Amino acid sequence: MSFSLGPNQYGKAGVRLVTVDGPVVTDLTIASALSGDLAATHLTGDNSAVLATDTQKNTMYAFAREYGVGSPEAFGVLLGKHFLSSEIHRAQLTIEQHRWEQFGPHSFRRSGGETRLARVVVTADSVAVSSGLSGLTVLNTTASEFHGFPRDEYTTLPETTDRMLATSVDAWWDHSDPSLDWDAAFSDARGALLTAFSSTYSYSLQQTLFSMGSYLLAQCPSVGEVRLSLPNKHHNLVDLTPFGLDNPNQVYVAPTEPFGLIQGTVRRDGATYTEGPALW
Ligand SMILES: O=c1[nH]c(=O)c2[nH]c(=O)[nH]c2[nH]1
Repeated sequence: MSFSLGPNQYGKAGVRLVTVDGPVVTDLTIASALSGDLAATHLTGDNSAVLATDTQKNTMYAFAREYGVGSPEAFGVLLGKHFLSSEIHRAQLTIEQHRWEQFGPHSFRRSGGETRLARVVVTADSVAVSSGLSGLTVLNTTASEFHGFPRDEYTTLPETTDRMLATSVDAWWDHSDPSLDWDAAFSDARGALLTAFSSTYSYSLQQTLFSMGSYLLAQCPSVGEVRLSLPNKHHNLVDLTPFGLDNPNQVYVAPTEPFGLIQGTVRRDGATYTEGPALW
C-alpha cells in the first residue's frame, strides 16, 4: 500500500488581539493558514520550511504595535505578504472584528450580543416582576488598578496601577412595584449600570460590582435587590521587548479562558420585594 499527502495548511487560530489607539479600540480574532512546500515536515519531520505558529502569532502582535491594525483587510494583506517565503506560497488570514462603541471618556461597549430579560411570577394575590440583562460587554481602557492582594508561594500576578478592565454584565433586579413603565425602567437600570461602570475608578472588579449595583438602586426606586455576575475578561499587555518594541498600553492579548468570575448581590436596606431568578 502507498499513501500520498493531499492538500494541507497550518497556522494559528483564535489569536485574540486588542489594540487601543487613543479613542479607537480594535478587537480582532485572527486565524492564519499557510500552505506551500510542506511535504517534508509531514513525511520526515524536517521542519526547515515550517514558520512556527507561535512565530505567526507573535508577528500579529508585533505588527499591531509597529504598523497599527487599521482595517482588518489591510492588516491581513500586511501579514500575508510577510508570511510568504520560498516555501510558503499561500498565506490565508481570516479576521473577525468585534465592534466596540465608545460611551465614556475611556469606556467602550461591545456592539450586539446583549439580551434583555424579564421574569414575572403571578399568583391569585401577587405579581412579582424581575428585569435583567445578559451579555452587556463593556471595557474601560484605564482608571483601573489591582494591588494589595495577599502574595503566597503561588502568586505570580504583578500588582498594577493601570490596567484594562472588561466584563460582560449579567444582571437581574427585582421590583417592589408591579406596575411601572417597564421600558423606561429598563432603560434607567441599564443606563445606571453603564454610568457606574464608566465613572467608577476601580481598585477591583468587586468594587465596581458594588458601585454598579448601588447606583442602579439609587436610580431605580422600584428595585429592592440587584444581582450581578461579572466575568473578568482579562486583557494582558503583550511583552513586545523580545521584538525590540515597547508597548505603551497599546497591544493586548485577550484570552477567553480562564477568567475570573465576580458575583454579588446589592440590596436596598428595608425594601420589600420578592427575590427573582438566581444568577448562580
Ligand atoms: O478585580 C479583580 N479582582 C480579583 O479578585 C482578581 N483576581 C485576579 O487575579 N485579578 C483580579 N482582579
